[in-house]
Amino acid sequence: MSLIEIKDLKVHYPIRSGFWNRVTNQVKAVDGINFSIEAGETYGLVGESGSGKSTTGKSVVGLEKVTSGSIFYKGIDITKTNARHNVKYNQNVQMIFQDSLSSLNPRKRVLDIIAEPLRNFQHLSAEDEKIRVLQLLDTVGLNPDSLYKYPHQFSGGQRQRIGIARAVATNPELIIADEPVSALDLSVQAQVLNFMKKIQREFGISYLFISHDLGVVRHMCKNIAIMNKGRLVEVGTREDIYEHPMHIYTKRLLAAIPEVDVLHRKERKQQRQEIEKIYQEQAAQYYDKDGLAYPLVQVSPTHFVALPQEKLADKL
Ligand SMILES: Nc1ncnc2c1ncn2[C@@H]1O[C@H](COP(=O)(O)OP(=O)(O)OP(=O)(O)O)[C@@H](O)[C@H]1O
Repeated sequence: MSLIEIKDLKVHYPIRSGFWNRVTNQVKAVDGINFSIEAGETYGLVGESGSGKSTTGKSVVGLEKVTSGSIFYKGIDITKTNARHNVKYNQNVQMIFQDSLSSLNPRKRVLDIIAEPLRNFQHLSAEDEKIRVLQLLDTVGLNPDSLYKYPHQFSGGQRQRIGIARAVATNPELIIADEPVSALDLSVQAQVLNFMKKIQREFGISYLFISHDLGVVRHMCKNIAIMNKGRLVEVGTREDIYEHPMHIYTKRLLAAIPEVDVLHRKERKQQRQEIEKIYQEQAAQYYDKDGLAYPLVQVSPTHFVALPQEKLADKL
C-alpha cells in the first residue's frame, strides 16, 4: 500500500463578481490528478508557475479544501475523516515553504518556531522541549546559540534549515517541500538538497518535492509528474522523463534547464529554439479544444502521457 495515494483530486476556486458578489466562474487549479507516493521516496511534482503544484501540496497537507476526489493516507481517505481523526495525519505530514522569511514568524525566536509543532502534538516539559529543539538544531547543522535568535538574523540557507527543523520536529513520514531551494543561490541550493537527502536517509522520510525546475528535480526524484493547467501531462520515472520525454510541455521544461557548461550553452539555446518552433506548430495536437491536457495514457509499465490514443502511434 502506498503512503499517499491521490485519486482524481480537484481543487476549484470560485471567482466572484458583480454587485451581489456571486460566483460567476471558477479557477480549476487542480483538475483531476492521480499519483501515489511510496514510503521513503521523493516524488517530484513539476510545472510552470500557476500550474497548480502548490495547491496540490497544500491540499495534501490539509491547508486547502478539496473540491472532490480522495487523498488516501495508508489506505484511509483523509478528505473524509473529521479533524479529531486527522491529528495523527497532521503530525505525520508537514510542509516546508519556498520563502523561509515569510513562512517563519519574524517576531518569534527559533526556540518557539521549532517548538510550535511539538507544543501542538507532544506536550513536553519546558526542559525536554529545549533539549529536543537543541537536538533538532544539531541535526540541521545550526549552533545552539541560534535558539534565542530571530529569523532575520540568519542567511536564506540557514533559515531554510530552521524551516526543515520545524518540519522534522514531530518525526513526520511525509514532508511537502514546496520549491524549497528556489529562493537560494546555486551553491546553497546544493547544500540544502544534500541535507534533505541526508535526513531522509536518517529518518526514512518521504518527500513530495514541488519545483518548476527539472534540473533540481533530477537530483532528487526517482518518479516525477509534470503538471500543466491543473492536469498531469506526463508521469514516469526519472529515465522516462529525462531520456524519453513525449509531451511537448515536458520537452519545453527540459529545454529550459539552465546549461552550466559554457561549451554547451549555444547547443542548449538552439535546442530551446527548436522545441519552441515545434510547440508553436504542433501545440494543438497536445491539448483538447479548450486548451487542456488529455487524460493520461500508459505507454510503458512506468510511463504515462496525456495524448489521445489516435495520436499516440506517431509519437511512439
Ligand atoms: N486562494 C486562491 N483563490 C483563487 N485562485 C487561486 C488561489 N490559490 C491559487 N489560485 C490560482 O490557482 C492556480 C494554481 O495556483 P498554484 O499556486 O497552485 O500554482 P503553482 O504551480 O504552485 O504556481 P507557483 O509556483 O507560482 O506557486 C493559479 O491560477 C492561481 O492563480
